[in-house]
Amino acid sequence: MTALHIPATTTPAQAPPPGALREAVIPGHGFYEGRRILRRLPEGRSEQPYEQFGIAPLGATIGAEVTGVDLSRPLTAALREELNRALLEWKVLFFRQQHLTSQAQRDFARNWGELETNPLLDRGDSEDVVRFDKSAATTPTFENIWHTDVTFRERPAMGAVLQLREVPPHGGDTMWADMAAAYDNLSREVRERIDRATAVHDFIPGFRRFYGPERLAPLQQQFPPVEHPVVRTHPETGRRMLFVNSSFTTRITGMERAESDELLRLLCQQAHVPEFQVRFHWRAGDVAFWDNRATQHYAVADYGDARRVAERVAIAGDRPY
Ligand SMILES: O=C(O)CCC(=O)C(=O)O
Ligand SMILES: [Fe+2]
Repeated sequence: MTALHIPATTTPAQAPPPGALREAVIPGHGFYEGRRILRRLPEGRSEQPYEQFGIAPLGATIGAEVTGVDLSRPLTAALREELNRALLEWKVLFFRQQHLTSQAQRDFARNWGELETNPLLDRGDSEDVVRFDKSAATTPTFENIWHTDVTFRERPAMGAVLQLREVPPHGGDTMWADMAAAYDNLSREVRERIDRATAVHDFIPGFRRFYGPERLAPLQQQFPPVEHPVVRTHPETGRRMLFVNSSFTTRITGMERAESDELLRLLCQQAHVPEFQVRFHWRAGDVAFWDNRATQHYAVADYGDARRVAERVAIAGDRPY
C-alpha cells in the first residue's frame, strides 16, 4: 500500500481550470472559532433568523454541522448560495433536529436540482423517497459497504438528503469519506496510472447482496454497465476526486484482470483511512446533505435487531468527466 501523506491543515481549494464556473470557487474561511458560529449572512438578505447561523467543522476536510437554519422554510437565494459553498468545502453538512416531512425534505433537495427517481422500489418507498427500515426483515439495508450512490448510472446523483426518522438505542452512525483528500494523498506514481483511466461501474455486484435475480434482471437493460473516469473533476470546484467504489466499480478499462483488481483494491481502501472520514451520530430528526460527487459513505451496522428508519432523496447529477 502507498504511504499516506496526511496534510497538517485543510488543503486549500485549487484554482479551477479554464471553463469551470468561476463564481463557484470556494473562498477561504479559516476563521471558525471553536465549534460555534462564525459566519453570518449580511443583514437583510434572508427571512431566516441569522443570528444563529453558523458552520462548525467536524473534521479536517470533511463534515460540518450547520446551525440556525430551519430547512422546512424556503431558502432564499443567499442562503442557498451559502449552503452550497459550505457543501463544496465540507462535502457533507449536518442539520440537527429538523423533523422534516417527506415533502419538506423533497422541497429542500429541489433547491439543487431535479430529484432522482428510484429504480428499485421497496415497501415504504415512494417514487423519489427511499426508505431504509431496518426493522422490516424483507427490506434490504445498504450497510457495511463503502459506496458512492448510484455510480452505475450514466449520471450518478449529484447529492442526497438523508433524514433519520427512528434511531436505535445505540450505534447506527453513518460515515463519509473525502475523495478529494483521498486523491491528493495518492503517490505520484499511482496518480499517473489512474489520471486518464476509466473504469466500469455496474449495479449487479453491489445489489446482488440484497436482491434476487428476479428483481435485478429487468434492470439490466435499463442500467447496462457504464464507464466513468477513475478520477473525476468536480464540476463546481475543479478539484480532482477519486471516483471508484467497492460497491459498483468492477474493472479498470483496458487492464488485465489481476492488475485491475489490485489497483481497485488499493484505490477503494482510501475510503477506509480515518483521516479522510467523518462519522455522525444521529438523533431522530437530524438531516445530512452530502455531495455525492466528492464522497463515499458507509452506514455502520452495529445495532443488532433494533429499529432504524432513514429516508433519502437523491438529486440528479451530471455525467462525470
Ligand atoms: O442509512 C444510512 O445511514 C445511509 C444509507 C445510504 O447508503 C444512503 O442513504 O444512500
Ligand atoms: Fe448510499
